[in-house]
Amino acid sequence: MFSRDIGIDLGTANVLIHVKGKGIVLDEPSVVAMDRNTGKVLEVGTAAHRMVGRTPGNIEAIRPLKDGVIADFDVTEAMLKHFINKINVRGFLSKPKMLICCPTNVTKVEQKAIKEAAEKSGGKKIYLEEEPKVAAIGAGMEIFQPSGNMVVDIGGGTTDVAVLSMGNIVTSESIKMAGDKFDAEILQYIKKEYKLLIGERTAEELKRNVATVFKDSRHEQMDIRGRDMVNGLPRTITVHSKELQKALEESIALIIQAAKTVLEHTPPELSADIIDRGVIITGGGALIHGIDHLLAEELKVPVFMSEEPLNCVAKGTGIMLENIDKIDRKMIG
Ligand SMILES: Nc1ncnc2c1ncn2[C@@H]1O[C@H](COP(=O)(O)OP(=O)(O)OP(=O)(O)O)[C@@H](O)[C@H]1O
Repeated sequence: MFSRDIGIDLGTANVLIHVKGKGIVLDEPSVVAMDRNTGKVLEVGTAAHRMVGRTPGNIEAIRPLKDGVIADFDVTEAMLKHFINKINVRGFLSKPKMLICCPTNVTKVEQKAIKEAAEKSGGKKIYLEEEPKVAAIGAGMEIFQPSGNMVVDIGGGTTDVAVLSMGNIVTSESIKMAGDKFDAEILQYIKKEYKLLIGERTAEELKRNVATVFKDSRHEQMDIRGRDMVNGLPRTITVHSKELQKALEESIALIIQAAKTVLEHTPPELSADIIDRGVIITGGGALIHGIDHLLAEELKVPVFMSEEPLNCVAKGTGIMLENIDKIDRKMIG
């Protein structure tokens, strides 16, 4: 019977669901709003994200996946179930196969629990897969050939760097430095430099609209508002690209170092392929201005931005599911 298989990118920042034949049907932030007193889930996803930094004392908007690991498993499970139910899996003609991409550092116990949660939500057979591999496939790389492909996947919580050949990871590194840490660095910078407290959302806006990581390549400015740390009153300041480039320098250096380490551990034949084919960057964090130029300069290989960095993993799950019977895979699940 015709079945719509489902791919899920269970990310630190966003959850995306890809349904066979339909494409990406759900794309919502990984946020859950809970009542502190009763522990009851009030809102999930987009509705909960609107509440971040704006909740009264008894309500808490939390990110159950943080820094690339599952910080609160019960809430992650509730969120996963909520999203799967939202796309009405039970209304499908037959139970779908599900391929879930979760953070690189989840434990065996958590993997088992994720599979169980997906099964309870209507999945027939559940597969778990490593994020950089699926991101590479979603970015259009032919990773099943006997040649070297390198991907740098900068998400919200983690950056995964991997060299793949013949369908598997040859060398890789995973560091807890990615898009969300850039926000934290910006927030700290504003605090230190201007004695002004700003919210997470304002920091993210600055990252998207003003920041760059490549020297002298962007010249934007933005007025932002926050609370003065000295007198407690609201205050407006103007922030420029140049200062944010400085503020992000140390964080970006860690990503570059991870990429260099992976290249150093790559067998020479595969290194030669990477010089020819270049490195592909994926993930929402890769949208930070100038990262492609900086990586190309530091790694001395061509660097290409994937077409839709935020959607690569979800798109990759779709491609993998189509070939799941053919692929000789060493899947976690
Ligand atoms: N235009 C943009 N410029 C800079 N950063 C952006 C932009 N758009 C999204 N981001 C950042 O991308 C990050 C989220 O990326 P993504 O959805 O790929 O992460 P994730 O898959 O949920 O995380 P992980 O892979 O760590 O589990 C966030 O930190 C977000 O601020």
